[in-house]
Amino acid sequence: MSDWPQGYGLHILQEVDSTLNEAARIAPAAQGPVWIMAHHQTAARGRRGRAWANPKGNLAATLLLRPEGPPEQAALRSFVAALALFDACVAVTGRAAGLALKWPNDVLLNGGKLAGILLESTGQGRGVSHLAIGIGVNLVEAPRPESVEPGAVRPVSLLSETGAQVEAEDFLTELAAAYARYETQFATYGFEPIRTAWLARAARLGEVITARTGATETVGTFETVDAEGNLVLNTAKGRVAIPAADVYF
Ligand SMILES: O=C(O)CCCC[C@@H]1SC[C@@H]2NC(=O)N[C@@H]21
Repeated sequence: MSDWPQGYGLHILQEVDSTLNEAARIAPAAQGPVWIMAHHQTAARGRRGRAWANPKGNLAATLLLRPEGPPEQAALRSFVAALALFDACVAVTGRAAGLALKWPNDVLLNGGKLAGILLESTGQGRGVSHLAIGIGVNLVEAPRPESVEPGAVRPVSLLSETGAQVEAEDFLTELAAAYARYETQFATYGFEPIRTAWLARAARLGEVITARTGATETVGTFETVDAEGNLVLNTAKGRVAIPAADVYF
């Protein structure tokens, strides 16, 4: 088991509306990075305003940071967090088989969605005063397949796919340790090694996928993720770099 990373605070709550809301509440007084974990969230949210199911035993956590640099740079931490999630899954199960990262920031296991990440930030002008990285992992229970949108990846849990029974606190310790390692790499060398590591774990690279943003749908071969974190698709009309979308396989 990893040690808790130096310099990172930890708040564990029995119940909260959302660890992202809690991060916003404590942000003004926070001195350094803080992980906030809750055993139960009453109003958990996912990407694009969707609700996030949060059964007991799953991991619900948010990392609150005060990042240096412009918003685009801060947003690249979704890739840092995805890599850390991947490593934490390997640490608790002892295997990488079946794990993959789905752009922009889901973790897949055996083709199903195991974990999701939601970034929220506050700031003025070109600055980001706080960044909150909300992370949900289906450790013991996945939402019912009917509860997700048609075409979305089916949800899975770590328990159902691997038989591993992992306490949320133990998973968070591995996640926090892995995050701290990647954050140091990101701060020292920038996005390039993160991008390379992310691509090495990417789901459906080189395959035809669909990116949907509102009513706009782009179909193309998943070529790469560029230096800004955009999804790059090779389409019938040429190369397209997409900054934000839902991806369908
Ligand atoms: O839609 C997604 O894939 C992102 C899900 C993020 C869920 C986590 S659970 C902890 C944190 N608190 C929330 O309300 N949401 C995030």
